[in-house]
Amino acid sequence: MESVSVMYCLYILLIVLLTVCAVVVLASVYFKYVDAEGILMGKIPHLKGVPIFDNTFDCLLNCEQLFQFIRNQYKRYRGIFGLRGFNYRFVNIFDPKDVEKILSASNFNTKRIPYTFLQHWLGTGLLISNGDKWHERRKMLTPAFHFKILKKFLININEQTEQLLDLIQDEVGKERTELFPLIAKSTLQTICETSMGASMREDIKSVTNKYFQAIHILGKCLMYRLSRIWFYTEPFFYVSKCSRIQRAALTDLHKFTRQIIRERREYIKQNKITTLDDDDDVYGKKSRMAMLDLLLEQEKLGNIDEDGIREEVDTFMFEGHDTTATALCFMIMRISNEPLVQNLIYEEVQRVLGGSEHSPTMEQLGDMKYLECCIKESLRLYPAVPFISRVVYENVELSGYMVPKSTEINIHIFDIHRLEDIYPEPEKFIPERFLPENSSKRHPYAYIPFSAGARNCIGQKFAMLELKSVMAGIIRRFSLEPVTRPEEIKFAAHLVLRSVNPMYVRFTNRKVAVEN
Ligand code: HEM
Repeated sequence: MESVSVMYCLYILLIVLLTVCAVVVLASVYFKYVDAEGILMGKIPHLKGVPIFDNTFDCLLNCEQLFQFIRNQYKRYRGIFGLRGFNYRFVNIFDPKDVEKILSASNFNTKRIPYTFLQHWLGTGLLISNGDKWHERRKMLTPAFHFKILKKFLININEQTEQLLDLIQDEVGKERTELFPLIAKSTLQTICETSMGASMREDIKSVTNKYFQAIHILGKCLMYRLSRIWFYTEPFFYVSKCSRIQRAALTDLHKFTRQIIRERREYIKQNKITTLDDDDDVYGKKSRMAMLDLLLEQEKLGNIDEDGIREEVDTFMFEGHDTTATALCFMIMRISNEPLVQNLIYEEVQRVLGGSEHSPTMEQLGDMKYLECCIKESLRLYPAVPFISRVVYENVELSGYMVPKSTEINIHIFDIHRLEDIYPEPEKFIPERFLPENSSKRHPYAYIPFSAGARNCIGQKFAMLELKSVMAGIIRRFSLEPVTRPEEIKFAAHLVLRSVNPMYVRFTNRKVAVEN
């Protein structure tokens, strides 16, 4: 009797398995040979993959391999190539003309994969939201990055630079200093003290390490999920080990942002601040018209709720510190390997600041044109956001191929910035590429570290200010000596551009170096 029921179970199992296989095969055949979009996709140059599954298993790679995989495919196909698995379609583009077509059109500015995978963390904050919500939030938040506000923020940025310089001073005499931990703490503190108006008391500082760890985990989980299409479906992902790890990391991330919001609410309550006027000085030195204040004010007007504030704080805390930290680390590493460039920056900083010990003003930073070219060149070689994506909801012609609707278009900033016909000897660090006479005729979409079009980076002026203040401060006081070499860098696909191994430099005091 028992063996009959075992047989029966096995029989059912077999039928289920066969049905699943049949569905998989039929779905694959349908999406490739029957579906109009699938047929169009087949005409775009693509990696062959395996029957039925196409490229599903080609991307089962770790973060480093995944980064290299895209570079290899780009070398093979150049202008455009596709990847597919069942009804998921990805078209990778590298031609500035194609990029312009996508980024400049309002009907193509919707985001889907992989941004939706970040929703557990960032909700549908500005980075991820689409349609009316995105429009409203962008309109609401744009004033928080007005020139007048950035001018006020420069005081905090400069203060933070001074604190960073003191920390670097402690590193002088050491064989090498690992850059990321030092720099990321500083940029996180800057975004907290400016846009969030947070005072970074000890209780907040104490959770920052957990915050960094959690972001690292989130980056790995994102890439893990992106490379496994069966995890694109939420319930399948939910039961995975990766999702459990991600949920634990999210607890730390949200704890940190909730603390920032709570602190600001208390500050406003205790100081009985009722109106948040841009020109009002009631905030005192540490808290000028923060972005968070703007959100709290909008909450009173009923334009945003508690969850909405949390998702924007999460978005800006992440975007506002990890990108700038990444940009600074790669730039410091690279400049340490470019002694001539370093000297020219030093000379310019001395010339503009006239040898004074004061922090630079907005105007003085504006006068540091060579430093600006160096930052641009560094962002060319090391774009903190190496790729972005959009989904198209109508067919669009790119590089002579009809890309079907409902396809993700991946724009590889990293490779676009290395196009040889636009940037001869692309791996060389040549800041002069960005002098007006050398760049005015360049295709505007051939250089897009902050993306372009309506959904460009809202914080780009803030970022440039911070990069300039920090780099001018460091080069003014220290000599950078090479430890990590650019050719040793192995990149990894992550939330932002990462180096697989830590990057190091050696700091020495500039004055001492000159006297010797
Ligand atoms: C070197 C530093 C930075 C780089 C390279 C950078 C780059 C980018 C890029 C490429 C995008 C487009 C993303 C996409 O389309 O998926 C973007 C968007 C964004 N960035 Fe930045 N960013 C930097 C600094 C900042 C800072 C300092 C902030 C905030 C203070 C910020 C906030 C944002 C936000 C909120 C968005 C989404 C904008 C939208 O969709 O409307 N970024 N950034």
